[in-house]
Amino acid sequence: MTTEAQALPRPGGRELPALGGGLPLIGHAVPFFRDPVGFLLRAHSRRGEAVTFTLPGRRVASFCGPQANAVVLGLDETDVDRRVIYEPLLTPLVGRGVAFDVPTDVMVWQQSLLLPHLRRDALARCLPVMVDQVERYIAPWEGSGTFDLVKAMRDISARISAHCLIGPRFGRTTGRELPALLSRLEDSFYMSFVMGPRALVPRHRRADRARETLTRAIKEIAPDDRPEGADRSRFAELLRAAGPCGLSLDEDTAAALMLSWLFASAPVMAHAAWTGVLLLQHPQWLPVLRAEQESAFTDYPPATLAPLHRLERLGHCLLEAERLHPPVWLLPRLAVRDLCIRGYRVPRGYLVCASPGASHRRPDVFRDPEAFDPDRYLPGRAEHRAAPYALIGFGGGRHPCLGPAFAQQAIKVIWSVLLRSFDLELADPRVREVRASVFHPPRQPCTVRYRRRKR
Ligand code: HEM
Repeated sequence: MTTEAQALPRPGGRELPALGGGLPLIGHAVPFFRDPVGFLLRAHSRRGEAVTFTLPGRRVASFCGPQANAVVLGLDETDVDRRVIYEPLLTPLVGRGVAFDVPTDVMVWQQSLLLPHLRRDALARCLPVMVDQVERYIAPWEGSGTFDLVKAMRDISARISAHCLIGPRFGRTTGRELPALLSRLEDSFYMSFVMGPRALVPRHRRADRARETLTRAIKEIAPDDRPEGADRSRFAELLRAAGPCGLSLDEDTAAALMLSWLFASAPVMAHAAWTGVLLLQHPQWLPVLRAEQESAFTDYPPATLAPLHRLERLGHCLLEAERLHPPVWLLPRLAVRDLCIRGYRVPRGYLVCASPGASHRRPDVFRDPEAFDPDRYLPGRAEHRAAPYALIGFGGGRHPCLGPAFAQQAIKVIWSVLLRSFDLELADPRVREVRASVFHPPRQPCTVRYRRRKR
């Protein structure tokens, strides 16, 4: 895939097909923010793989489909800037001195400090912790009853991230309030995306308080919070780490970095929730998944990652949830020079976007794209592999997500434990998504009836 060759150094190419119908000043803001993925789908089905439209203060060049995704996600810093997009959204949430608030080499170094916690050996150590967190969460549930699926996924995924990324004491201490605090950060992120970070809205003030609470908790707890078997706490490791040109982290920056890890893992909630909704909307899959578990788990709880990797059909259901409901549904960058992408001229200053949400529903890539069909990932069909960059729920190219293995392991554990423990049924199978939100989770109430299974 010659992505650089396609983003030509000397721009040329055709005019981007324009979407008509925008209003003065606000352009297409109303239909875009009302239903962004639906808007992009309609725009691309009318105009093809490239289309331009207007949002307040910005022209957008939107691209859709595997070939276009490959080019957009392959663009480098001489072509596009991600910092101007993400920095104003993220810094107010996690604090200064981390992520897009520092030069690229420092950001890369800071990201390298997360990597040891996402490696296979670390994930294997996390496995019993993840199982334990789900088991503890469901322990008080009676023989039968109801629960809200979105709340449960928010609670469980936040606890898993807290325990596995920061430490057990932090997980135990903040477990109850963490989901609400993270959701305040998400709300503010979304509001910044729509109205800008400087808008005087209560959601930003609530997020400021949430950030202060979380940072204080990290600084109070994390320094002594030693994961089992470790010599030191992760916080202590961060303070000892040596970066480029003798850089190191002080306590405030180390706390901000840890908070950025927690926020990065926040989309696990929406992915886990949609996986559950889709499974319960298609209950014919439940016996298949339970049978797969029976043969994969010779021991329970599993002692190694191997049985989890044998849960291939559950893995296909996760891929289908990623395809139909990618929590990160837009990947925006700002063109810093005139570009030519897939033969289209993209002027400097345009927002260049790849859209997992729209790309994943292309009928030329995924057969019957609106249908939940985990069989599409079976060897022989493997629609997601027919072209690279067909499935981009975790991004790709120059800046892929660092956490797919962590996220998929957590979600496999959550749904393995729930399916093993309960018969489950959606109270109302018609579940819609929350579009006025950052990760588009299922709308609440999302009530599930449960009955404990006999083991
Ligand atoms: C279902 C869960 C997740 C989804 C859907 C997701 C999705 C994504 C996507 C699409 C990107 C690329 C953004 C872009 O290109 O502009 C990204 C970046 C990133 N993700 Fe995730 N993510 C998830 C979980 C996690 C977890 C658990 C972690 C780590 C604890 C993580 C860490 C990161 C980091 C550090 C980046 C930035 C990479 C870079 O800029 O080089 N993510 N994620």
